[in-house]
Amino acid sequence: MSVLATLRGISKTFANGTLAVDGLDLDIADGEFLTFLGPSGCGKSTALRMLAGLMPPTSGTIGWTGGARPQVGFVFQEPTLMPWASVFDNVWLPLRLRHIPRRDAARSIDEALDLVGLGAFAKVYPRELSGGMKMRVSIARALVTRPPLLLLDEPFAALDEITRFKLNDDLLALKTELGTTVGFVTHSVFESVYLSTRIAVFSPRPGRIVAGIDIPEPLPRNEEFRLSAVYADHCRIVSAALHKAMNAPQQQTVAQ
Ligand SMILES: Nc1ncnc2c1ncn2[C@@H]1O[C@H](COP(=O)(O)OP(=O)(O)OP(=O)(O)O)[C@@H](O)[C@H]1O
Repeated sequence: MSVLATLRGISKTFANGTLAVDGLDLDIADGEFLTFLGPSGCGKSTALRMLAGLMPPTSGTIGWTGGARPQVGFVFQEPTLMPWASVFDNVWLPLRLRHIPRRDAARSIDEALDLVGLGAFAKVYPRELSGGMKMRVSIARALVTRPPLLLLDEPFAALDEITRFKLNDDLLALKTELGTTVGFVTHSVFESVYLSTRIAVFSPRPGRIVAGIDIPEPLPRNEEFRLSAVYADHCRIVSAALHKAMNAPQQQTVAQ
């Protein structure tokens, strides 16, 4: 696989002195499903946001094959839909921001809604949707420009388990169909193993990558995989790496 992005020495110190991420070195391969796994507050979201270009690193470099950052679709933990706009118009937003008229955008919007199984809900308003459906709209909005890189920041954390499992499957199906490279943030070992081709395990803040674990099982995956001994084995290995990271000596977390 070719390399899509090269992160070298990426650190982030916030204005209040909090050192959130410290010296990330990472190569992201084209087409992989890479998950940042770590305890709450360890800097996973900060790392993802820097990757997306939503905030600059304090130091370090992010290099992109091809020279510039490709188009990125970003999915937040909350669906962040506009309540006054229909599902269709919510998904239109990234195209509208590029001055693409509604009529010209219609085909892309319909396709994105079909991809997430909401083709029949274009005219509905967010208040009429379940939490899982709102998240699907949010994913459709991120995909409507067909970005080669899709980044999701704990998108399913607020959903019930059945809905989360369904969305896990749908995300893997989408990823496989579109060939998108995916960056995903979670603190669930089980979710990370189910979804990922590779897991970057973070230490507690300041976030550093302390282990990179490949999950070389083919995508997409299914319930059979979730119940398999192979899945359980991977979960044990990842869980042990996370525990080791948690018990490592803490760094100084606030710059003096
Ligand atoms: N804008 C900010 N200003 C100051 N500190 C911040 C800011 N954003 C995040 N932090 C701090 O940086 C640290 C890392 O936050 P981040 O959200 O990246 O962690 P996380 O691993 O994604 O956590 P969670 O899983 O709880 O979302 C936390 O201590 C957080 O309080």
